[in-house]
Amino acid sequence: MAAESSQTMTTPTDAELVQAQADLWHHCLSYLTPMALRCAVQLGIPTAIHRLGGAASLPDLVTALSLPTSKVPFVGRLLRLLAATGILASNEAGMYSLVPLSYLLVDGVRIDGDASQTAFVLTVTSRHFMEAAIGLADWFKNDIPPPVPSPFEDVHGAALFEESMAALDPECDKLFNESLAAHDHMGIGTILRECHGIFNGLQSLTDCCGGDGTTARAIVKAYPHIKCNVLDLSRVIDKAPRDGFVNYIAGDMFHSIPPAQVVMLKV
Ligand SMILES: C[S@@+](CC[C@H](N)C(=O)[O-])C[C@H]1O[C@@H](n2cnc3c(N)ncnc32)[C@H](O)[C@@H]1O
Repeated sequence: MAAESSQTMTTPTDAELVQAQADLWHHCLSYLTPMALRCAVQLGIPTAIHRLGGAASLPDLVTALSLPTSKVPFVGRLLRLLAATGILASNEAGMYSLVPLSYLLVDGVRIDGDASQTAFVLTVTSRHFMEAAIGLADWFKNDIPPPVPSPFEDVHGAALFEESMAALDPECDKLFNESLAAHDHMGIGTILRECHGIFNGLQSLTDCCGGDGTTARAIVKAYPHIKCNVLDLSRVIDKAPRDGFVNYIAGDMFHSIPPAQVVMLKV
């Protein structure tokens, strides 16, 4: 049987082998793209380009970022990788400029609230996330009785956005929460501008897992007649700003969801 199945395997051609090796390299080394993005955020490259008027040369950036001149060639390679992967744009004159993606990484720029997504980049490329990913094979092999911990919990003994994470590493917990807020606060402005028809005729809405209520408050500000509930876990609701726009309810959606004409689940 084994012999039969091995006969059905065709040996790759030379062209396929060359392509396979290129593809393998691509897959193995593609982690360098998020690492370069993380490096760009940590160095403040998008913010520096923005402050230099939206476009900058390699020497401009090295000066603006106060990097040692010995690193100029390496900064050049970093910028070329960022441009090749669409994180920056570049032209033949050697100028690097922002694209919408890198605009989201400029400090202090606000679009509909919290635009900067730097916390998100630093979170998902953090040591904690990387270690969870590297431990994936061990996680699959470990036969742990339910409830099965996530790979993150398995490696760190702490869960994202829970007190265990704050106890393990308060600084990272703060960053992870900033990242969640940055993610949550983006998008509703666009939805209200581009898809306003979906709210027509609506009288009541429950934003299920509504976080700190930013999304629901934006809806109520645009449509003041809509009665809005925001359901989230008590540890989130307890910290939510109270301004009278929406009705906050602490609870677990798997137990009950406050009734309304429409239930929204935005992740
Ligand atoms: C990615 S955030 C989305 C927040 C919000 N919907 C938004 O887009 O702005 C996910 C939210 O789900 C909440 N959550 C997770 N499990 C929940 C549950 N069982 N019941 C209610 N909320 C929950 C979390 O506390 C968190 O605030």
